Amino acid sequence: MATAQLLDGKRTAQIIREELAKKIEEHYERTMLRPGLAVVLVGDDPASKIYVRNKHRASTQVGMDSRQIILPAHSTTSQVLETIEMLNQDPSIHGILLQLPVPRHIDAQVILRHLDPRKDVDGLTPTNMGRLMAGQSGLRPCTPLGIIELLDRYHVPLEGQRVVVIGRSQLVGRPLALMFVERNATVTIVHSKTPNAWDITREADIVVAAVGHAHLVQPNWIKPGATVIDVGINRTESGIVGDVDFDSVAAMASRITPVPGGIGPMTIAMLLSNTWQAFQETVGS
Ligand SMILES: NC(=O)C1=CN([C@@H]2O[C@H](COP(=O)(O)OP(=O)(O)OC[C@H]3O[C@@H](n4cnc5c(N)ncnc54)[C@H](OP(=O)(O)O)[C@@H]3O)[C@@H](O)[C@H]2O)C=CC1
Ligand SMILES: Nc1nc(=O)c2c([nH]1)NC[C@@H]1CN(c3ccc(C(=O)N[C@@H](CCC(=O)O)C(=O)O)cc3)C=[N+]21
Repeated sequence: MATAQLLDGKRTAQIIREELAKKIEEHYERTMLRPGLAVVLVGDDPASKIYVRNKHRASTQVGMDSRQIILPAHSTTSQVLETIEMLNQDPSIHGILLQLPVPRHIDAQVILRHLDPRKDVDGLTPTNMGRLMAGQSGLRPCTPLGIIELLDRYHVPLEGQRVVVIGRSQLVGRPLALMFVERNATVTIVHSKTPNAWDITREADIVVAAVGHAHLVQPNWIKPGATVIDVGINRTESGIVGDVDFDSVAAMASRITPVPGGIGPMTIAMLLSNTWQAFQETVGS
């Protein structure tokens, strides 16, 4: 049976990182300035610790100054706010990322409201979400940006295409749907209250799964020849898998992203790219 083309996020992310490293080095030689990224983690969730470490390593590799700030799980919202205020004021920091989720007693929305939108490299402050909603330029959330960037680098057309996004989270599904609309796609969002979601996804030229359920998306969810983007990160006994039943869906699709090696590495590449953008907008090019 025919099998889909692999959209290689790991390799594409590597290319983007090399492009960024060159620009950062060239800028540094002229100005002696480097972009600075601060990643704030509250608590000691093991998966989050790994993500934060990966982000730290990736930013250092491209020549950024990277700072990891790990606050104890029992920190209060106002203690986290103090850290954010300090980073807002710090001229050597151009990007601030609050690793989500935060412990339940902390209000992430309050913290995001206080984050300087110019340093909001995750695109999650009300200001940047509002700009996206209004069709204005601004810092965009990393995972949706990584998805669009990967599709662009593989020359997958978006204009006039039918896109179905599975999931409506603030981090992925909602901003992604708006970004597809911005690119003139026709977009539908399905979620946990959608009956028979497969009847809807089956109409799509591009299906994006951002749910967090291993093997949710089966071949009967997919139109033959569709492009399938798998955002899910699910830990199973056989390692990390996405939301898409990869082998069976790859036989139906024309293009598909793997997990690992798909949208995860693209997300990190876009975090770096957003930090570079935020840096250029403050210090100039
Ligand atoms: N690769 C990467 O870089 C990233 C990966 N992720 C991964 O992507 C996945 C999604 O993340 P995130 O958006 O933050 O998750 P959330 O849990 O915030 O959102 C999940 C969404 O899926 C919907 N949903 C749940 N069950 C179904 C179902 N059976 N059919 C259709 N929709 C359903 C939920 O609906 P409802 O709103 O009704 O509850 C919700 O909108 C996770 O596995 C996460 O680990 C996340 C961020 C980055
Ligand atoms: N404020 C905020 N912004 C985020 O962007 C954010 C977040 N919080 N919270 C958690 C999710 C998850 N996320 C991932 C990033 C990279 C990989 C990644 O690189 N994954 C590798 C595998 C990594 C491994 O092996 O563990 C891959 O898919 O190839 C995965 C998941 C960003 N998130």
